[in-house]
Amino acid sequence: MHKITEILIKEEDIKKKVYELAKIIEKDYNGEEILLVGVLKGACVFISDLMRNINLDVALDFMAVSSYGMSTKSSGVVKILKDLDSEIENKNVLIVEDIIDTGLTLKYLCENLKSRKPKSLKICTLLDKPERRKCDIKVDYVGFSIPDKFIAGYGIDCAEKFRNLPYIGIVG
Ligand SMILES: O=P(O)(O)OC[C@H]1O[C@H](OP(=O)(O)OP(=O)(O)O)[C@H](O)[C@@H]1O
Ligand SMILES: Nc1nc2[nH]cnc2c(=O)[nH]1
Repeated sequence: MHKITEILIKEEDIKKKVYELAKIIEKDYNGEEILLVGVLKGACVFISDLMRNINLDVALDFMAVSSYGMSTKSSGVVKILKDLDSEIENKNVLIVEDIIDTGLTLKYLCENLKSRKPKSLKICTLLDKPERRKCDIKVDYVGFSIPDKFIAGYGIDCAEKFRNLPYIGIVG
């Protein structure tokens, strides 16, 4: 049975960081409208908190993807399970992720969304595991860089458990 063995990032530190990220985003977009694209399911908690701290016109959409192939997570083959509801041509699209690991999911998503001709396309992630990167992607906003430990909480699951935890913990 998996358990949280240690708290990696406390609730209050997440709250502070989400507010800081929102203010940087607000400044960068300088009055322009943003379409936030959350990557389900892990980003659901982060995007809800982030959007409520961004004082700009914000629209919301979601995508769900799954990686599949020989070794599920590392093949780089991504299948769209749920596509966007809206057109993104000429919009400022900000992809909101919970965690970037190999980067393969985002590499695929970025290429896919770029082909739809948005006005701009940026990436915001709460967590980044740079040690695990398998491809080169430019991440515009990062909350926390974390070590290569398996974590869960704040929307992120371990076999669908722990998404409801208000902090991020290490799974043992
Ligand atoms: O950088 P990568 O190695 O591609 O991995 C990152 C992806 O993995 C996680 O999703 P997961 O497949 O666990 O789905 P979930 O968010 O629905 O739990 C996370 O939310 C990212 O989308
Ligand atoms: N739940 C979970 N999913 C991940 N995907 C990539 N890294 C992680 C992690 O540490 N925890």
